[in-house]
Amino acid sequence: MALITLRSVTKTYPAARKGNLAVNALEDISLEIEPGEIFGIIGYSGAGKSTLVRLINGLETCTSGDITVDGRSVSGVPERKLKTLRQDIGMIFQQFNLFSSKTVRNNIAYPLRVAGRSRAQIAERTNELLEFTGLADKADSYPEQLSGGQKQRVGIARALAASPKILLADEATSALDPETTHEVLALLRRVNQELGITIVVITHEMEVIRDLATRVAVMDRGRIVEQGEVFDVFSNPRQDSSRRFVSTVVRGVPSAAELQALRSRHEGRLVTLSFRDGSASQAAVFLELAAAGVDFELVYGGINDVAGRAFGHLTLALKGGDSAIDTALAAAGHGLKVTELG
Ligand SMILES: Nc1ncnc2c1ncn2[C@@H]1O[C@H](COP(=O)(O)OP(=O)(O)OP(=O)(O)O)[C@@H](O)[C@H]1O
Repeated sequence: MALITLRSVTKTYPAARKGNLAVNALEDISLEIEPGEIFGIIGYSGAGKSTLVRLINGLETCTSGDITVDGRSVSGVPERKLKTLRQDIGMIFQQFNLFSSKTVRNNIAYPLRVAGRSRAQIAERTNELLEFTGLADKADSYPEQLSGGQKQRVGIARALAASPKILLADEATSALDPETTHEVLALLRRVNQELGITIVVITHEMEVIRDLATRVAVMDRGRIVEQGEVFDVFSNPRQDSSRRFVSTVVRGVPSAAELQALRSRHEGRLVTLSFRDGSASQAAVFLELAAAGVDFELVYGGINDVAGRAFGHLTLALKGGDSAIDTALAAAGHGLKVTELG
């Protein structure tokens, strides 16, 4: 059974003033997040990601539809019943949201104090988490003495303190530089693999989805426009907004402007070969082209590794007789998509 289920969820914010329109922040959202997975939700600003998070942890109620977390309904549940739900969900944020007047140790201990744990229990769990997140030597430091990456590690330790089943990461690496992002993502992978915690990653950065998530939902203006395995969405995005996100990290078919630049530099036919899983088909193309006496040059594109699987888009400039080129491309065939660039 899915750990988090949303069925036909909508959220409408009433008009702020007379004459304004109501805002449909979420429309007909359905998704299932399985226990133990890392599920990514990607969308531009205003797509509805934060609203979705607030609905999942019960901070707001949906206008219609149904949300369950670990088999319990979240929608329309009284506040006192949400307490147990929230213990199952840890959260981390872009701006870390640490208590500046508390040490690292006391930030991590805070949820345990609120939950009324004994001093011994608090000390034991806090020490465990300081070790797990590599912060033991910073236990008595204050947040202002830490780097961004260290602050987010404190955020993660604090979110894990009450042993949640789910970690919601809301733009958790958006304020960090690429190197630090890498470290924090590595820690999140350990949280998932070693502690078995299900992670929901909300982000506008496709790199984060590529490096962390197993499945992804792409949101656009309050709707999920596409969802699936990360490899499938990266290697074959079906919607415009997914394509835009993928193009931020993958060199695919050249854009119109790029094509113009390529045309000015290269003679002959320009063709993009797209392939997934393995390199047999591209090797076959190169052999067929060489055998047909076609001169070819790789002018754009690359090979990507996502979720341990390869795919790529390689644009070639081909010089030779048209029929020789067509025959060679057709012969190489299997598992390969050929796009002729006009
Ligand atoms: N409390 C609110 N009252 C009215 N409208 C809201 C409220 N919260 C969000 N919205 C609107 O709902 C839509 C979705 O906002 P949301 O913050 O969920 O998007 P987001 O994808 O998280 O964007 P960002 O990354 O910028 O936070 C936006 O049009 C926003 O203006």
